[in-house]
Amino acid sequence: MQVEAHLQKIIDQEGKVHLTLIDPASQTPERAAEIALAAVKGGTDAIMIGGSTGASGTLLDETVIKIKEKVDVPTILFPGSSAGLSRYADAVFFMSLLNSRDLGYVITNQVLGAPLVYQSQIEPISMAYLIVEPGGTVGWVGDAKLIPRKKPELAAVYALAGKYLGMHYTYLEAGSGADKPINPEMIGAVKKVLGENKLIVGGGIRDAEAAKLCVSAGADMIVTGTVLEEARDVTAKVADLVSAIKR
Ligand SMILES: CC(C)=CCC/C(C)=C/CC/C(C)=C/CC/C(C)=C/COP(=O)(O)OP(=O)(O)O
Ligand SMILES: O=P(O)(O)OC[C@@H](O)CO
Ligand SMILES: [Mg+2]
Repeated sequence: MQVEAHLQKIIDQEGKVHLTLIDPASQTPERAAEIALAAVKGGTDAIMIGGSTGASGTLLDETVIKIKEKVDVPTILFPGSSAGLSRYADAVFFMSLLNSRDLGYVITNQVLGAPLVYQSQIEPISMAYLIVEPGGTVGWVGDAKLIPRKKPELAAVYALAGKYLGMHYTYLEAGSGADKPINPEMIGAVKKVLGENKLIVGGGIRDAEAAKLCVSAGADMIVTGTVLEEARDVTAKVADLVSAIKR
């Protein structure tokens, strides 16, 4: 419970959490560690490590190791498959893509990955992963039956089912690089049924205004990946996002 408890403490004390997503396939492990350090200086709370393609093996392990050498915040795996696990990370979003048509993303990758989590010190954080239009690469790879943007009630019933199945977190995903983030109506409808369970929102969040809209609507945590990969000054960009969401 260490990482999950740590994030809960931040929510209790500061209201909201900012997560930085680093894709091991996008840069060298050394550069990934520099980005992570810059993000921590800007006030990010944890580093998520994963990608829908190519985030596995030595590249993944090296990326986790280098990041851990540079920063003290938790490292949380965000695996695209059982190959997205690394024994060097602190925790893993142990997620099921509830709206996938492919059983592989609902349960089989989790079964194949479970022994490594059992044998290592990685903390599993149970999570319902829901992909909403447009869904991006992850929607395609995960064979998701995309939740329409204008159907918040569909997202809410998926989230409720995830909660009743015992999942602690729900992640509403618009897809990496989405043209718009998840809308406030959907975030509000999902948070309403989740109650104290945690809601993560990601995909297409590019600026402080968008981040603020998401948390005001009910997101407990926001994830940014693409804007930080593209930022010239990662520390300043993260600081801007963080100041918009924390109380
Ligand atoms: C819990 C275990 C062992 C596996 C879970 C397996 C599941 C459910 C995967 C869901 C589908 C999937 C492909 C998820 C990938 C998550 C992810 C890292 C997405 C975003 O990464 P980016 O790197 O920003 O996106 P691109 O790769 O599209 O650039
Ligand atoms: O790259 P962005 O658009 O920030 O999306 C982050 C995350 O939700 C992708 O899984
Ligand atoms: Mg990527």
